[in-house]
Amino acid sequence: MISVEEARNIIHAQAPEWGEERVLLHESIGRVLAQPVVADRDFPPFHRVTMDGVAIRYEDFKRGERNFKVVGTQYAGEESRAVSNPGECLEIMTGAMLDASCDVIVRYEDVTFEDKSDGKWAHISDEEVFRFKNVHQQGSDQQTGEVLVESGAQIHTGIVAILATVGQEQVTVRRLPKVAVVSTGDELVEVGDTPQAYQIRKSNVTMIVASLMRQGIACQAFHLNDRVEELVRELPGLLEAHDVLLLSGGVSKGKADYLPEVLESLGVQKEFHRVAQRPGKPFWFGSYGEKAVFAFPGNPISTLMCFQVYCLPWIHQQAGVPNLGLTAVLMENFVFKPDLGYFLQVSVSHEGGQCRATPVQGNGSGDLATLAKVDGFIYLPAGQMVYGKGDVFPYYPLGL
Ligand SMILES: Nc1nc2c(c(=O)[nH]1)N[C@H]1C(S)=C(S)[C@@H](COP(=O)(O)OP(=O)(O)OC[C@H]3O[C@@H](n4cnc5c(N)ncnc54)[C@H](O)[C@@H]3O)O[C@H]1N2
Ligand code: MOO
Ligand SMILES: [Mg+2]
Repeated sequence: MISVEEARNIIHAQAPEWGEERVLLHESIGRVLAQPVVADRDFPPFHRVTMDGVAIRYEDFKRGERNFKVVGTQYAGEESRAVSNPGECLEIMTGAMLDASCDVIVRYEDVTFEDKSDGKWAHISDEEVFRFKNVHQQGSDQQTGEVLVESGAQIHTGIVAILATVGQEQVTVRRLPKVAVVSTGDELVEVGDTPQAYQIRKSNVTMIVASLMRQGIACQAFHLNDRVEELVRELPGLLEAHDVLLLSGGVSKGKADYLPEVLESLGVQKEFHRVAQRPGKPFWFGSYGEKAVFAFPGNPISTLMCFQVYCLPWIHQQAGVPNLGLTAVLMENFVFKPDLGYFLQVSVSHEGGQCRATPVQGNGSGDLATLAKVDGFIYLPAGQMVYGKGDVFPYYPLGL
């Protein structure tokens, strides 16, 4: 049996090339850029007015001029208007393009207007005037051709704004895998069905599909009964059509636990079977060329833990998504005697800049009702019996 760390290393050594794809900008958050984002224009693209007020020439102000004749008004979205003579000004709005004939904006707060027989005049009371005051100068942030976002960055809300500004309605991102999520077991019925006394509804595949869909990972649920012929008949097609196969159930020691044998007979290379951990000891993992096969132990908490702890971080790493490396502080002493890595179900609170984890007592890996109180798992490594209050452990939140 291998350790948790060895299992993780073996999984992460599987490094398929999933390529790239184009996605709509609106659907790009969380995806990883497979292209740099380049400025198609200067940022800002023109001398952008930053305060509503009047546009004057610094030269006039320096000469001692404080009264300016208003020769027009310019709004954002209009072509720039010039002042032609010394001592003239324009009323101008935030976001407007400043003409080369002006170089200072005086805020309305620092201007008083007077209507005279020869027109409207502006008196300026701002004494701290300098060239390009209240002007966001063209190209002062970035210039045309500069790389604004490097390839490999994960797209967040702010990067969407940058992509929109440079006119990318679609964006090239790292492709995510196409995943088949397969429940196995004769006792399972659909979520919408009424089970017989000896049946249960399919919770495992449902939670996995929901989690993958939330992350924009294309997936489809399938079901196979505990029959060798059915497994042998259906699995090759599923392997061909997908990048990753996630199976739940059928990997332990029971008389209907055929998966390890069948997968090997189909040419899937067993990378490991059984990990020194609780829950999820019977976890099986294999490879088929570039494809990965995760066969999770069927108990709901085991499937959930193995999916969250091993599978999702691996998909993220392959897709270039940074690993958050979260940790949590254990809030009470916890005793676990077997020499196994333990994934402890916890509830967490965030206080004083810390993520604080309190153990949640459940009835083992079949007790999924307890998940209502659980926020995630913390990983207590093998090789000790008492895990101390105040110690910090890796934390795997649910729901990502
Ligand atoms: N003699 C031994 N028996 C068992 C061992 C062992 O080491 N020796 N390991 C136990 C552990 S630990 C686990 S975990 C389970 C793993 O079982 P399998 O992977 O073979 O899964 P199944 O036998 O098919 O089912 C187990 C359990 O999980 C329920 N299940 C399965 N799929 C789903 C699903 N999609 N949704 C909801 N629930 C599901 C299934 O009904 C069973 O109750 O083996 C122990 N036995
Ligand atoms: O190891 Mo099993 O996965 O506890 O139920
Ligand atoms: Mg079994």
